[in-house]
Amino acid sequence: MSRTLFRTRIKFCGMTRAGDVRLASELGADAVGFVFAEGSPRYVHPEEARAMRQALAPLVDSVAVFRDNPAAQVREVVKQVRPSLLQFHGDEDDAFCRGFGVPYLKAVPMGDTAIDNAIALQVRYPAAAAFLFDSHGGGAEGGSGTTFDWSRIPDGMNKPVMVAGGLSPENVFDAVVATLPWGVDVATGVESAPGVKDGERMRRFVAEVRRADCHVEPDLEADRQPGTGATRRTDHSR
Ligand SMILES: O=C(O)c1ccccc1N[C@@H]1O[C@H](COP(=O)(O)O)[C@@H](O)[C@H]1O
Repeated sequence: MSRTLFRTRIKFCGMTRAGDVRLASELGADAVGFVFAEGSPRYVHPEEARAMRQALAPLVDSVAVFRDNPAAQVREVVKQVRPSLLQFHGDEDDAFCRGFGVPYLKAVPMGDTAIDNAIALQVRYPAAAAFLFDSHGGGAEGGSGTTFDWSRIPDGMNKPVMVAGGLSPENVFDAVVATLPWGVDVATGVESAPGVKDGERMRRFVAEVRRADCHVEPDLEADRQPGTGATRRTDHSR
């Protein structure tokens, strides 16, 4: 089976302008993210996100990003914005994350020295729709624009794996080829200032992901599992 049949999903995060939301959709992004984490330079009010959501093209997901927000705030966002996915970047547990009736992504802090192994993560977050490995933790915030050592992503994940943290048009090709993720997520690397997306960098980011999707490395080809959407990082046999 040709690797070109696999498409790495792309999420552009930290939208603050409706025009950027529309452009992301037109460039072929699979999802855009609205950040509700207190203190983020990309923070938006639920009302602003609700308005921006109108700019989303059909078949593009909206993701609401939180970091240890109170449940009442998450509920308010779910009610106002109607996101297709929630993304949790803090110490939220599975019961909290799944308590809003919306599928969720759990961000895993790769800035921490003690990273859970695949089994421990999946036992801790059994309801997670996917795991997003990011460079936060160890004193670093989400949306920091810094990378981590991609080889530290644990093997044996049976849920889709997303990679984030310091991705950019300059390094996303290498990230995709190295990790074969379900998806990639970027904020800083496609911006001219926090929350202000740069259209040309978004376009180049998408082009680099597509270039990586078409890149064939013979020793990795066999790791793709037709029919499951699974990759080397996603072991559905467990
Ligand atoms: O973008 C933010 O400001 C943010 C704040 C709090 C939690 C998560 C945040 N964004 C997420 O951070 C990663 C990596 O971002 P970057 O590309 O390194 O800037 C990504 O998953 C965003 O969704």
